[in-house]
Amino acid sequence: MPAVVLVGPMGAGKSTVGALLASRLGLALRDTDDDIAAAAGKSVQDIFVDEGEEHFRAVEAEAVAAALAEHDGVVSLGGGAVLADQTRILLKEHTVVYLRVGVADAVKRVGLGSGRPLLLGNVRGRIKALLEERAPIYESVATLTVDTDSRSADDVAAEIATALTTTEQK
Ligand SMILES: Nc1ncnc2c1ncn2[C@@H]1O[C@H](COP(=O)(O)OP(=O)(O)OP(=O)(O)O)[C@@H](O)[C@H]1O
Ligand SMILES: O=C(O)C1=C[C@@H](O)[C@@H](O)[C@H](O)C1
Ligand SMILES: [Mg+2]
Repeated sequence: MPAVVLVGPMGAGKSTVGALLASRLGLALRDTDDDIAAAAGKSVQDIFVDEGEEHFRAVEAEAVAAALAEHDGVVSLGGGAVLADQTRILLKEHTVVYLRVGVADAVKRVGLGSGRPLLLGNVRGRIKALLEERAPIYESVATLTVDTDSRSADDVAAEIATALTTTEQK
């Protein structure tokens, strides 16, 4: 079972904090976006363009199930992984950290010229809508919420590492 699963929107820092946290804990990181891209032989962005979001979500649900079943380290999920019923049910058995981020920091981090498929056209507006729509879903699956605004990724990783080693986990 993973030591911890990171969830949150694009720009929350799941991949970046995940790598720093894994290194602090002496564990490996598994990032489901990377698993999906490696299996498909193309980027997540290209999968969205070529096969569409519905196909991506189906592949993502299976990639998440595999990572949760197989990986003993840190697992970073894609920003929309929690939209799948199956994933939310599986997450009930896990230690799940929600990396919270506000609109301003998320926009700065993903960049206004973001190539992320769901942000095309209007990065700030799309991020604001996604954060509002999804915040209750992230909160519902999280066992711990960590605010990342105006903090370095390493500071966030340190807080999570301390929380994991000082509280009883699932
Ligand atoms: N706490 C932070 N402070 C400043 N920059 C950060 C922080 N966390 C991440 N970043 C930067 O923000 C960008 C996005 O981070 P990252 O790719 O880790 O986000 P993500 O949550 O994995 O997003 P996605 O859902 O798109 O995979 C990266 O350039 C990263 O270096
Ligand atoms: O928030 C989202 O829906 C996404 C986040 C990324 O991690 C990728 O999984 C993809 O760009 C979709
Ligand atoms: Mg990521």
